[in-house]
Amino acid sequence: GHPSRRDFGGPRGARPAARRRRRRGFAAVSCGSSSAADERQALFSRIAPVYDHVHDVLSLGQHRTWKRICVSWSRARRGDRVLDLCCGSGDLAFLLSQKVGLDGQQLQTAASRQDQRWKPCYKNIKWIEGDALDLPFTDCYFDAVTVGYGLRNVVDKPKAMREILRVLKPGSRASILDFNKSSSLFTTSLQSWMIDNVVVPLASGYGLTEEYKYLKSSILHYLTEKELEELAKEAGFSAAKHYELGGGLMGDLVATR
Ligand SMILES: C/C(=C\Cc1cc(O)c2ccccc2c1O)CCC[C@H](C)CCC[C@H](C)CCCC(C)C
Ligand SMILES: C[S@@+](CC[C@H](N)C(=O)[O-])C[C@H]1O[C@@H](n2cnc3c(N)ncnc32)[C@H](O)[C@@H]1O
Repeated sequence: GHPSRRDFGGPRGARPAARRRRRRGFAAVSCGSSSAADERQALFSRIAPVYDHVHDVLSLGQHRTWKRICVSWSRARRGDRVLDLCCGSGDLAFLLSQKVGLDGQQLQTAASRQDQRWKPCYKNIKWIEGDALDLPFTDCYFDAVTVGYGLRNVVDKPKAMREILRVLKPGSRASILDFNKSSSLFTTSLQSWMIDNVVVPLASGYGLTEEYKYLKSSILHYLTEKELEELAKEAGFSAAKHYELGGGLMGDLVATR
């Protein structure tokens, strides 16, 4: 369930300007709450035990590079208050906490990983079970938001984008990493071949065939580069640009409020 808004920045509504100075704090949100979202959440709960290992094997560790780029392009800086939305096991949250430092502020998995990590800055992460479509934060609350492979998995992308916009301070950025729905026939064929002949067979070894067949369909139904930029502008972002990564297999949408 959602913590009350009062827990995170008081009653919903624009923060008094005087209090909009660079604040400290850090949050990572995952989960979701609707029947479709519940099904998706159950899917990720089933994957959670092998999630990080599968990614290191399948992407030859490259997913860590793509996540570092996503966090870098969010322009999160020391002392910022930042949000990693759809945090899962917390990869981007941990990277963000290194950016914002000790002064900066998947759930069970992420929290236990937090305990296993030694860097003091990690203690500033709050793991919050909430819905990306109804964020428990007031307006203009964060200096940066990252979404790592989350937008493709939420059930209402326009609503998620409007929520991200709402909680961002004016002039701040969202950096949204995901698979790239490429216009290049070669890239889409390579991506599809990899998923059919590497990803799904390997996942089947973990008894996760259906879960990874969902992965393929989620990419097929995802938005193209131009559609993502339009989605951001329609949500109210003043600027939006999508950049391809990993030879076009992945991409990062950088949107400024
Ligand atoms: C974290 C990544 C993708 C998000 C994601 C991962 C999953 O395991 C899912 C399972 C079920 C449903 C959804 C998801 C999901 O959204 C990216 C890294 C993991 C990828 C599975 C690796 C993909 C590899 C590339 C297709 C090919 C890489 C070629 C080269 C070695 C770089
Ligand atoms: C593919 S995982 C990505 C995890 C992590 N960001 C990463 O980069 O590895 C997608 C995550 O989005 C979460 N998610 C899906 N819909 C959500 C929603 N409406 N609200 C919050 N989290 C959601 C899932 O629970 C899952 O943890």
